[in-house]
Amino acid sequence: MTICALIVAAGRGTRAGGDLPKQWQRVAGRSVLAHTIAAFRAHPAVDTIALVLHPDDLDKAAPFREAGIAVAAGGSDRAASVRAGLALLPERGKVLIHDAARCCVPRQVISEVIAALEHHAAAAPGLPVTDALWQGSAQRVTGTQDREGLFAAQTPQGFDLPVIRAAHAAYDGPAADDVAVARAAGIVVAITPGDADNMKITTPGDFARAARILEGRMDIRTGNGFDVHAFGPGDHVTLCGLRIPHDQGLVGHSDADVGMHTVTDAIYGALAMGDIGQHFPPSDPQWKGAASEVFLRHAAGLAAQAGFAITHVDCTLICEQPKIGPHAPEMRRVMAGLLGLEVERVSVKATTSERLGFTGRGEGIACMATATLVKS
Ligand SMILES: Nc1ccn([C@@H]2O[C@H](COP(=O)(O)OP(=O)(O)OP(=O)(O)O)[C@@H](O)[C@H]2O)c(=O)n1
Ligand SMILES: C[C@](O)(CO)[C@H](O)COP(=O)(O)O
Repeated sequence: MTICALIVAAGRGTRAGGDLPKQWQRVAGRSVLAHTIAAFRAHPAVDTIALVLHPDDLDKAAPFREAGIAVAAGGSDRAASVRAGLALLPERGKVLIHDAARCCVPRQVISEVIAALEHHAAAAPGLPVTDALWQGSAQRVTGTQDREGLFAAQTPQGFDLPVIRAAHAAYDGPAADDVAVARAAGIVVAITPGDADNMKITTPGDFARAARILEGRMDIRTGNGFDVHAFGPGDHVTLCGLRIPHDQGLVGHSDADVGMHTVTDAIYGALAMGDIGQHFPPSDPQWKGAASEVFLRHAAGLAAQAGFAITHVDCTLICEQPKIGPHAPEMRRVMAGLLGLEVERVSVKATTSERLGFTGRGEGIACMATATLVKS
């Protein structure tokens, strides 16, 4: 069964305030939206992610698209945004429709919805109301409300894709959520366990609460990598994915991209999952001449499978020649694209070794790198 996550992020967050709509504000080191996407990327059962952005935010869509996330422009209310997102998804399968603003969604909440979809066409998390409920007006209690059978509605709300598409097609006007749309079409919706941590950032005080939840769960890892390749005959070197004309080449089993190998090893290091030689043995002929992006993608894939988001990479090339500075911006862009990161999170810099040692004598290029991975 194909499971798609549809994240709606096209609201303006007027109640939350701030200089930017709430999904773009930073909490615990990343944007609210980045946390939300990471939660679904890290879930092993989720196959694809689609995202709905406000039309004014489409200039921010490129890094998501480069990371394989389809992006649509949202509508004037949540239901319209959901409809725009549904149009991106395959005809069949299941969809988990989720608010970008629920950036602390626990893995278990997602898993329970997915499990319920094996037996139901629609399922959504609800948190039983435990506080007493009042009616009030002008700061006075004017009545009480029985809490029996009341739930606070959460997302992700899960559906059979054809079922929710038909329900939205038949629905007119705004809706609080997709459960309301489904119920209007007569669909029975199962309630799965919600979680108090699955709060929606709605008002300014919610940012601090989300930060406390996310920081309390965070597993932050750093890994380092180091690699050396010797110069040999050739007319170019490949560094951090760029082919750079040079009067020598680099010797190696693959394309000898010492920069990308080092970043790859830094990611494996942060995961404590061995090194590049273990995953891609030089004795294996299939990697002869391989483009090193294969290795970097593999390491990034392992990080995602283990529930980690790569949040930063810093790579230092050590050589006298070629000069790296003019190429560094493009190297950053290439590696950021492969890792699904904003370019601001990828650093490529260089140093000489003051003509000392093997790099100083121009016998080869060395590289060191650090990668930071975060699981929240
Ligand atoms: N036209 C809209 C309105 C809302 N949403 C999304 O629906 C989710 C839940 O909505 P809400 O918390 O109400 O967000 P906003 O509409 O942004 O907030 P506000 O009502 O305070 O402006 C959010 O992730 C929001 O981005 C959307 O995609 N398109
Ligand atoms: C979908 C939802 O998150 C369920 O709780 C909610 O209805 C959307 O936000 P709003 O605050 O009701 O606009």
